Amino acid sequence: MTVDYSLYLVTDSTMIPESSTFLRQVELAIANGATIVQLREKKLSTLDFITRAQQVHALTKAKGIPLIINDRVDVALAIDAEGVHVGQDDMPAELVRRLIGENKILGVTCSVPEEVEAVTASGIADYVGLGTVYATNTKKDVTDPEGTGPIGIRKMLQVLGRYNQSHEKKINSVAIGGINHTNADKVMYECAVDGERIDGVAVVSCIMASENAGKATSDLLKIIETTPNWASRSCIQEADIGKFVAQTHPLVHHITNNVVKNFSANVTLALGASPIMSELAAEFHEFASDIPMIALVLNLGTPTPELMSVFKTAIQVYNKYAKHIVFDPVACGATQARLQASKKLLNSGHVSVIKGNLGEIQGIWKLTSTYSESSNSGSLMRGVDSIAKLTEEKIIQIGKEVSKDFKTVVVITGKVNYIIDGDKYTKSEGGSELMGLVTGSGCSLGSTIAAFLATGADVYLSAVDAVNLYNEAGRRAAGYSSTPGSFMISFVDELYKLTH
Ligand SMILES: Cc1ncc(COP(=O)(O)OP(=O)(O)O)c(N)n1
Ligand SMILES: Cc1nc(C(=O)O)sc1CCOP(=O)(O)O
Repeated sequence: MTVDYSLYLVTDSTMIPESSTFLRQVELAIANGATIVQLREKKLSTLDFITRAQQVHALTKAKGIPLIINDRVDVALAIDAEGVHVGQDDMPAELVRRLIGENKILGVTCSVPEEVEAVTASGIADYVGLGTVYATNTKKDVTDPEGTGPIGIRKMLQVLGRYNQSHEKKINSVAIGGINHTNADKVMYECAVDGERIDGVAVVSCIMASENAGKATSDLLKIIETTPNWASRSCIQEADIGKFVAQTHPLVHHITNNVVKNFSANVTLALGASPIMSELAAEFHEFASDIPMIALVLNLGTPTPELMSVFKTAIQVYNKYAKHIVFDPVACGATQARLQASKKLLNSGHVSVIKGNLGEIQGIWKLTSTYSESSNSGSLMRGVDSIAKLTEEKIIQIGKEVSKDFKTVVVITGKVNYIIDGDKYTKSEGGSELMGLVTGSGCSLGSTIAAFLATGADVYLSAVDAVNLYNEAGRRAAGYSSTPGSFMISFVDELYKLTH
């Protein structure tokens, strides 16, 4: 039997709205596009479970889609269901397979790569349920209550991909946990690695608890077939993006650290763009929805728990309106707390550019699905400064892995700058040693990239042109200012002259 896993309904009889019934919700979901159904009952007696399973089976059979029974092999056998789903604490998958036979569908829950390793080692499952993607109220006893996010799902997909690439019979996968109409497109897009992607999403509350389960299902089906708006935008073609910035005055919204606010605002103004320094989440919707030319700089320089929530809101709002975000994971290679903060932010949405020094990008690299402890070495940061020493080949490989995993352009700053987009990259040399003596000169490169992105130009071209412009301004300023204070002023002047 060929199974379509794209919209997997997992039932729950405890959340049915008063206006409907359990069977009506399931019937509406099936009529409107659910491609596979799992009956998941935690409190019913065996007799009631069997009766309910027979009723649901009549509905799924009429539509020609499979019915999977959660946990209860006896119920599945009793009603001749098409399959069984088990978790890590349930009957072992090998035993289930022995009982249900070769022709039934067997699904297993996996929350970490090691569990996927075990499933692939035996090769007896037809699919895996990968979760928990995001926090959910539907199931409390999950491995990671905050959600493993697309980052965690991708690590599991690497293991699955290795198996599927070397076996004729594929093990399918669905993501589960906190998936709904606001994030299903993103889950489908982001839960993918080279050669392997999830086959669908499994959902409970967004259909079972809906006042209109039919519409909830058909809408969700459309959403999972859609590419997120931030991944599929058209680009303007500009020969000189810097000049275009000065002509069109885009806005650059900064949520940045206190040390660099003033300098970043001055750099933005020198380019001909307008800075906004706002941490007031209530106004982010107005910025992102009403202003056509705007981009966001997210700088992790001085993070606090309150600021983390502001960052998250900003990412979600800017993603909603498909506006670009430049993420600067300041010192994320230095402490676990900063790396975990970066992980949370990158799990909560998409950023167009990740900009950092080598130590910071090496920190983010640790979050990728291709990273292994053995491929890394040494300490990465001293304070906010990178002390990583790697060959150019290794630096580019790290950048490419980060770029591919997060589907983002990566800018690695240093004596030589690398701008990396998947397999392509550009090196940008120049600048001046004096830039290292001006606080905020690294952070304000983020402002410059954001100003270029806000014009609507291509992300990679914007990043390359912004870095080149920045370096050229540094080189020119150093030509006539040899001490940090005067260099800083000359540098801002040169940015102005190059764009106006
Ligand atoms: C498709 C899918 N994936 C994961 C689960 C969770 O199963 P399990 O870990 O057995 O937890 P319970 O569902 O029994 O609470 C699932 N049911 N379906
Ligand atoms: C049944 C289940 N299993 C999970 C896991 O992580 O294994 S999360 C979950 C509940 C998913 O419900 P909702 O779509 O309402 O968030």
